[in-house]
Amino acid sequence: MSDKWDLNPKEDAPEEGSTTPPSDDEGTNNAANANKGADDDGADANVADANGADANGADDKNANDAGDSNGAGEDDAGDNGAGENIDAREKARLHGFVERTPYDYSVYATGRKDDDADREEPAWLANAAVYEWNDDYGDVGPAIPELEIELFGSDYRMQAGTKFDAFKYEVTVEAPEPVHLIREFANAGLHPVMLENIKLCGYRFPTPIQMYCIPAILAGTDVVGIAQTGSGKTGAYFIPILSRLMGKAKKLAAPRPNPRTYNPATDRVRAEPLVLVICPARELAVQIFDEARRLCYRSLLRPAVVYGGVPLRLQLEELGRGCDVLIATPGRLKALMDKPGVLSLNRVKFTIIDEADEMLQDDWEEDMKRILAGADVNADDDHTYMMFSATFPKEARKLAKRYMMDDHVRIRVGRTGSTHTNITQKIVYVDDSAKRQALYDLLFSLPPARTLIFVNSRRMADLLDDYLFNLELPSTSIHSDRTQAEREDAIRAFRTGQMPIMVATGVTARGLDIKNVLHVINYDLPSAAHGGIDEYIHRIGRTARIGNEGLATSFYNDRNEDIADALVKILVETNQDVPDFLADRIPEGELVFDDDSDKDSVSSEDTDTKTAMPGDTATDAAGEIAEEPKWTAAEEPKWDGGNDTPAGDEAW
Ligand SMILES: Nc1ncnc2c1ncn2[C@@H]1O[C@H](COP(=O)(O)OP(=O)(O)OP(=O)(O)O)[C@@H](O)[C@H]1O
Repeated sequence: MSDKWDLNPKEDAPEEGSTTPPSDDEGTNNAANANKGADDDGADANVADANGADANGADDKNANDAGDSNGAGEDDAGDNGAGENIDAREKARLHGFVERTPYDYSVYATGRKDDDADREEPAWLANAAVYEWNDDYGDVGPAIPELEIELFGSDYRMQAGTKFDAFKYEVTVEAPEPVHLIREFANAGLHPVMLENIKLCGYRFPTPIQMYCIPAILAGTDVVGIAQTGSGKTGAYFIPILSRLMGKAKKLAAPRPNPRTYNPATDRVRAEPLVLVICPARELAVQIFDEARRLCYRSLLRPAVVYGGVPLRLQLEELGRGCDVLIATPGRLKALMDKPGVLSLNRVKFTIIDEADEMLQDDWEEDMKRILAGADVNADDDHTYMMFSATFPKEARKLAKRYMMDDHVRIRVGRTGSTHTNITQKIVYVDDSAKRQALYDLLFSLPPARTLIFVNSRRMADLLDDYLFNLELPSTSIHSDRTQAEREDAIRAFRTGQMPIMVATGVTARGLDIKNVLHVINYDLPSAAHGGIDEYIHRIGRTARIGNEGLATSFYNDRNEDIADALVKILVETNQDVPDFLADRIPEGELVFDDDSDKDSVSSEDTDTKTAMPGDTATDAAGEIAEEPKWTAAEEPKWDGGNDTPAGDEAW
C-alpha cells in the first residue's frame, strides 16, 4: 500500500483513507441516466431526442463503452442523496470547485429554451458558422471580423505550452524518395491564405509530425502518419491538403450556389467534396470540423460535418449548400451516400482516416468497405489516401496496406503506440470496493482542475456522475447512450469550465482536444476487452497536449493484470515511477514492444528509411541546417479552480 496517494497532496489534504464523503441520508438519486438538475420536477433522465434526431446509432465508437457490466466489485451509486448536501457543498466550495450548474431540461424536452422562444433546435455543433464562398471574391475572400473572432479568438481554444522537448523523438520516414522536412511554415511552399490562417491559429512552428507530413503530402503521396497524442496530426494533414486545393478550388470544386442568394427550394446541389475525413466519434468529427473551419477561412473551400444524432434533415440542408471538405462518422456518411442526389464521392481527391487503427477494426469493416471502395468513389490515381493515429497495432497496419499505394510514405514520430513525458503517470492500487472513496479523496488531494474520469461502462459512467454530483461536485458525463444534444451539452459544459469534471467512457478517449484538462483519471483501467494499452495511451493523451503538462492517475487492482506488463513498459519507457506492486514486472534489459517494428508493412523493396531529430540543429535528412524551433506559450497551464470561463463570455 506504500504506493498509494503519493500525489503531492496539499497540506490540508486528508490522510490516506481518512476522507469520508459527507454523508447524506436522504435516499438515492439513481435516475437511470444520471442527468440531474437542482430541481426534482420529474424530468426524464433519458428523454428521447425531441428534435427528431435519429437514435444514437452505430455510427459512433461504441466498442469501448458497449459493455454494460463491469463485473464483480462494481459499486452501486446512490448512497449519497439527491437532496442538498450541505457538508459536501461546503467542502467542495471551500476546496475551490465551482458551483455545479443544473441542466436545463426544457431544451431536451422541447428543443426550446424558455427564454429563447425563437430557438427551435439545440445549437448543434455541426451548425457552426463557416466562411461562405462568394464568387465575386475570386480566390481569396475578405476578412469577416466577427467570424474571425469566433474561429480564432475563443478563450476555450487550446494554447500551445512550452514543453516541446517531450516531442523530440527520433522520426522514422520510410519512403521511396527522401522527404525534405520543413522547419518553418513560411518555407513550406504553402498558399498565402493558408499561411495567414496558420498565423491566426497561433501556430508558430510545425510540430515534428507536421515537419514531415506537410512536404510529403504536398508532394502528392499516400501517407501514414503516426505520432503521439496531442502532437498536431490534424494540422499535419489539413495544412498541406487545403493549401494544395486553395489555388485550384475553382477548377476542381463542384459548382456551388451563391450563399448570398441561396434559396433552398431551388438552389440545392449534390455535395461533391474534394476532401473526406472519416473518424470514429461524433465529438471528434466536430473538432476536426472546427480545425477545417479555421484553416479554410477566406478560401473558396467550404467545410461541413455530418454525424449521427443530429437530425438528418439538418444535415441534408447543410449538404444542399455544397461542400468541399466533408468530415464524417461512418454510419451517418453511409446513410447519406445511400440517399439519391445528396452526396457523391466521385470528386474526392483526399481521403483521410483519422484514428485509423480504430477505424480498421472489425466493427467498422462493412462501413469502411462501402466508404472507401463504393461504386461512387473516385477510383482514379489522383485520389490520395492518408491514415493517422497515435497507435497502430500490427494487424491494423497490415489492413491499412489494402487502401494505400505501394509507394506510400510512412512517418513515425518515436515508437508506434508510445506516449510522451509531459504526462506524469501515477498508478495507484485501489480495490474495486474502495474506488469511489479513492476518487473522492483524489479529487480533494489536488487543487481543483479540469478532470476527465474514464470508466469502462455506460452504467458506471452514470453511477459515478451521480455520485459526484450528489456530493456537490461540478460533474457531467458522456457516453453513447446519451442523446446527441446531451452529449454536446456535456462537452460544452466541460470545455467552458461550467462542469470541470467529466465522467466518460471510451467514446471520448480518442482525439478530444480540450484546453486545460490537467488531470485524467482511469477509474477503470481499460482491460483488453476495452481497448487495452492502446486505449490507455489515447485516454491519458487527453491531457498534456501540444507542449502542455498534465497528470494521469490510474486505479489499478488485480483485475487489471491483463495490461500490467504493457503498462509497466510504458511507465519505464517514459521514465515514470513504477509502483511497488508492479515492480516485479519491470523487464530486464532492453524494452521490447510488440508493435515496434514496421518491417512487416514496408511496402516497397526500394523503401529507404531515414531518421532525423526535429529540433536539433544538426543536419537533417535533406542535408539542410535549420534553427531549433523556439516555442513560446501564450500561457502556462494553470490550476484554475476548474473554471476559466471568462465572465459573461458564452462562446462555444
Ligand atoms: N504547429 C502547431 N503549433 C501550435 N499548436 C498546434 C500546432 N499544430 C496543432 N496545434 C494544436 O495542437 C492541439 C492538438 O492537435 P491535434 O488535435 O491535431 O493532435 P493529435 O495529434 O491529432 O492528437 P490525438 O492523437 O489525441 O488525436 C490542437 O489544439 C491544435 O490546434
